[in-house]
Amino acid sequence: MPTDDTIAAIATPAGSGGIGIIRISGPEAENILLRLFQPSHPLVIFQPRRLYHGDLVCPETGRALDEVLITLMKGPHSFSGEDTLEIFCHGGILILESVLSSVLKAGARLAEPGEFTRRAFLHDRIDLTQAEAIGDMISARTSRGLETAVSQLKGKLKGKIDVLREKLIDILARLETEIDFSEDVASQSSSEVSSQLQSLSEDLAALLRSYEQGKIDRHGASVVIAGKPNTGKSSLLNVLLEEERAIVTPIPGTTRDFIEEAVNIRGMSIRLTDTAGIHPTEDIIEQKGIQKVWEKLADADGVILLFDGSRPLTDEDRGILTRLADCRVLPVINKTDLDHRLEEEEISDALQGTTPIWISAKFGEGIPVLKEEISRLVMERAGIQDGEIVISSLRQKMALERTLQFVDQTLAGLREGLSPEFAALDIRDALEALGEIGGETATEQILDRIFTTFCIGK
Ligand SMILES: Nc1nc2c(c(=O)[nH]1)N(C=O)[C@@H](CNc1ccc(C(=O)N[C@@H](CCC(=O)O)C(=O)O)cc1)CN2
Ligand SMILES: Nc1nc2c(ncn2[C@@H]2O[C@H](COP(=O)(O)OP(=O)(O)OP(=O)(O)O)[C@@H](O)[C@H]2O)c(=O)[nH]1
Ligand SMILES: [Mg+2]
Repeated sequence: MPTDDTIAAIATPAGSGGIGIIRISGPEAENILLRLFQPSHPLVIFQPRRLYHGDLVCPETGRALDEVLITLMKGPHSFSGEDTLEIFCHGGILILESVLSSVLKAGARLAEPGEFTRRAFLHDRIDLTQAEAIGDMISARTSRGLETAVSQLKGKLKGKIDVLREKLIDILARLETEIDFSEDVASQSSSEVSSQLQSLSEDLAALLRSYEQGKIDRHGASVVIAGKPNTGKSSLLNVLLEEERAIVTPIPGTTRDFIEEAVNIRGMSIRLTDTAGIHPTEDIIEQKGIQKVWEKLADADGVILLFDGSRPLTDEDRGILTRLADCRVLPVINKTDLDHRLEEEEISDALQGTTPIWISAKFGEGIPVLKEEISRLVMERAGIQDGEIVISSLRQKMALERTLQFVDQTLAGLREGLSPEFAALDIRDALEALGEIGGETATEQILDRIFTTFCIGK
């Protein structure tokens, strides 16, 4: 993909809108403007970053394609860092396509997905964490996901990585001076290097742990509703979704398959799954279904374990409780509108550190408290603290893991008397791995992988 030519694309979504934007970036941007735009007032020059009104004219026919506003931004003072022309058209797909087609004839080529942002990266306007943040902002579906992406675009993660890099460079400098020093100066400094490395290793590990949160912010968390038959699992799903999604009947065994829907709880996207009631059965089909429920429970970020409060605890309930003792379980007792016949102590004893919440799925009682607890369960699972810096892509995570690996390897080596020359080599590897996150040491392949997930025009 050449980087010194001029690219163009429709920057607004396909479909009708009030305004549609054509974006053009590269050295030909100004010439394209001169060829296609007829200002409504005669002009000597176009001043950068001002809006001009006029017609966009097809040079072959002399016909006006649209009445538009345009602005020209001169590099490096533009998003891409290059000369950029933006044409604000009426937002109809035929209008935009005809204007784009004239722009392409006038000297631009169609941009690849993400190519404007890629150029912003290549011109050092943004680093890779910020480029990824732009993609995440556009695809965000929850307020938390959006918040994380915005703070990443503002350079929060970049700043954190820069601090880590400074520390590595400092360590490298110490190791390199040691190479030239006598044994005893070196051994004293070596123990300092070790403690610096130790603290760096902890910083890296803490940042790595934030991946779980980043993942939940972007993709949401999975919460499974489980319990024996007829406790009101499907009723609970419906009340949380605020729609009659699952079939509810008084007959135990109504739900046979998973019913999965996403719901927004406190700015987090939660995928809720209603499941078949767990119970001992001879029926092969049911057995298979229940087996699948157990598998689903093992993968979930959280489990709502539902009991029927109008009946005493049964052996079935106890069996499920024992088997889920080690999962992230929120015990919930349903049908609080009926007479209470269930001893909740037995549940809190089995699930240490939990207190069951009483609700009525049928009448909506206790649902706000339950929502609060669901979000707490999921946030705890991810170790989420508000406002913390998080990593947000698998790519960042893998690069950090390799950095950590080199740091730990150096630490272990130094303990066994590794010479500073070799330790310095490991640290250089760590720096290289860390540099991939911001993109200083990223390959074409990595860039391709990131930018091809973007839309055209971004
Ligand atoms: N019309 C339009 N809206 C847009 C964008 C765009 O490119 N065009 N953006 C693109 O995605 C986003 C905004 N991001 C931008 C980032 C930097 C610059 C820019 O021109 N920066 C210059 C000048 C800054 C200044 O005024 O001081 C610079 O940093 O030198 C423009 C947009 C969202 N809205
Ligand atoms: N009184 C009362 N009845 C409820 C409540 N929640 C559910 N029910 C009733 O309990 C029965 C079973 O409800 P479901 O939601 O189908 O229960 P389930 O756990 O999905 O059942 P299976 O799919 O068979 O495992 C229905 O008759 C519901 O109307 C509640 O809060 N109070
Ligand atoms: Mg059901």
